[in-house]
Amino acid sequence: MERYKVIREIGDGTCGNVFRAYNIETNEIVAVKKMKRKFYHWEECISLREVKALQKLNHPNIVQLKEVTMENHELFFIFEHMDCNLYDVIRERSAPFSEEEIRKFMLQILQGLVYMHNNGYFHRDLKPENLLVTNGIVKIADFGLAREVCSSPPYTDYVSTRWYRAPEVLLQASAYTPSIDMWAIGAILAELFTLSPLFPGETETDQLYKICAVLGTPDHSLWPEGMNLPRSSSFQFFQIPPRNLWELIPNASLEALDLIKQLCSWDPRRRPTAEQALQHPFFNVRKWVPRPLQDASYSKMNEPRATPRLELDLWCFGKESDDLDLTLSLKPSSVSDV
Ligand SMILES: Nc1ncnc2c1ncn2[C@@H]1O[C@H](COP(=O)(O)OP(=O)(O)OP(=O)(O)O)[C@@H](O)[C@H]1O
Repeated sequence: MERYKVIREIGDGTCGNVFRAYNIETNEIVAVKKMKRKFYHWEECISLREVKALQKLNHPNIVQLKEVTMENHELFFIFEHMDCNLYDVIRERSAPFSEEEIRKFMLQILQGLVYMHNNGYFHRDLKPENLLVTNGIVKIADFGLAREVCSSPPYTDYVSTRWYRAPEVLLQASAYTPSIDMWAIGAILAELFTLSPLFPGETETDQLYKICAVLGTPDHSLWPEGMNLPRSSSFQFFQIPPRNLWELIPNASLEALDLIKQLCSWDPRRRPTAEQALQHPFFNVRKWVPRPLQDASYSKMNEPRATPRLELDLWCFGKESDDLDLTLSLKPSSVSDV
């Protein structure tokens, strides 16, 4: 570690303290994460094989792990340095992000996730603090490490940040899939619109309550397996009807609301994969360019509230060139417009 000189502390996480530092040989600025607990053997605390795999992961939207070193029973991860995290970016915003800005963030996060999931890893603790930002570039951080160093087997004990925790984790399912990351992505997408968390539970029970208060109480038709999860039997589901998402996130387009709804499905099998999410019409909305409209459609559009309600299957948009024109002409990018 004598190659690195610490500049200042930049993060204090559950597992480690993060420092901005520079490599005195190359002058490169890096982030050094010093794990809080002591380590006595590599094998005791971490699967070296997995760390090596992590070092191999190379994607523009995943923070690069450059080096792992152990010194005096202390474990250090050396990462590429990023300017700030998405939590800080959200907190410092006084005005909402535009949908275009949100789309750019989400595209990058999902591209990183596709790569990660295709390589057999899933994050399990996606949250704005773990999405690092430099000049509009977003990178997923802290991936995979938490499981190795924070918990001991069985890994189902692992506790991710409550607000972004999928219901199957809250209900103590015995195994998780990458769809827990997709739930978190849905919650983060909603938060990018409103600048406040969608499910800000104060306890685990309150977390489930907050989810029910938005999605409505799940039942067998919505999530058959969920009814049999260990905690479900002892857990009194709150009987609450679903809210209209557009009331909660009024500045989101229909496409965005549809994507959030799909990502935050009670049933993990109904959530789109990262790859499928990237195919969602939310990412296909072209820049809205006003264009001269033909007489008939023009006069119709000028009638008060005469615009067709776009309660169509959003997946159909873009398939036909006419659909696309309709989308562009009507600019269905804000529910309040419809
Ligand atoms: N590569 C980096 N560049 C700049 N800042 C970083 C970097 N990695 C981490 N940080 C900062 O340090 C904070 C904590 O880092 P990290 O999430 O890796 O620690 P942690 O102990 O795993 O935290 P937790 O488990 O509580 O999420 C991040 O939210 C971020 O602000």
